[in-house]
Amino acid sequence: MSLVFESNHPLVKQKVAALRAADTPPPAFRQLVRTLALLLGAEATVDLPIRPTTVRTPLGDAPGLELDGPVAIVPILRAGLGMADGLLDLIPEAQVWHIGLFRDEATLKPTEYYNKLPAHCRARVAMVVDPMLATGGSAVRACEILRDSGIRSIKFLCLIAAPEGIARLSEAMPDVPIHAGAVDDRLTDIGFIYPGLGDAGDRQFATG
Ligand SMILES: O=P(O)(O)OC[C@H]1O[C@H](OP(=O)(O)OP(=O)(O)O)[C@H](O)[C@@H]1O
Ligand SMILES: O=c1cc[nH]c(=O)[nH]1
Ligand SMILES: [Mg+2]
Repeated sequence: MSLVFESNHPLVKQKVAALRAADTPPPAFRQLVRTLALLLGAEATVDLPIRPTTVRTPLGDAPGLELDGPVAIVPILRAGLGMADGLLDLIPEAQVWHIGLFRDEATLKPTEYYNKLPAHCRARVAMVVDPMLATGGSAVRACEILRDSGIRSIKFLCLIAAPEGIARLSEAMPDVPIHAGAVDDRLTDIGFIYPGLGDAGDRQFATG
């Protein structure tokens, strides 16, 4: 069974195209990242654990649903921060667990520099967010950190994925679904996604 879900939502496709454009400035880029994360988040949470509840309306009781247990949003710093904002719009009660990883430009391997997971991790589902799934090294490392902390249910959300990253994450974490806004052609010889959008962190935070 394939656990790779490339969105077919027309608004996702339209916004990914705008995100790619080299002349999209950081303020517009950040807004697109946030809205795309919300749209992908809605698609990725159709199986979120819920339980029945009753709410009191001004007229009487109505049946409803509530989340069955905590949800964690796990942004991979720093580019994942903008996606975390969009997911928080969708699930304001979620916890946010930050993991800092940067990719060494020469080796393309992830280096961990920050970890703000709670002392006792308790989440029914943890949603790892990072705009770019390139070699997959950062995504795999983030999922390993969560697994080592006892988290069983993990989802990975990205805006653009390379086939190489999908293959690596699927092999290392076969039970982690991958939700992507687009799946691109390949990696370049310096590890960038082609055609991609460039450096997602620099484009969000105007550091390019
Ligand atoms: O799949 P990979 O080959 O690991 O590459 C993807 C990683 O690279 C980028 O982060 P970067 O290292 O540029 O850090 P930044 O978010 O601080 O810019 C991106 O946001 C991912 O975290
Ligand atoms: O294309 C890429 C690959 C990794 N990280 C990015 O920000 N962009
Ligand atoms: Mg970067």
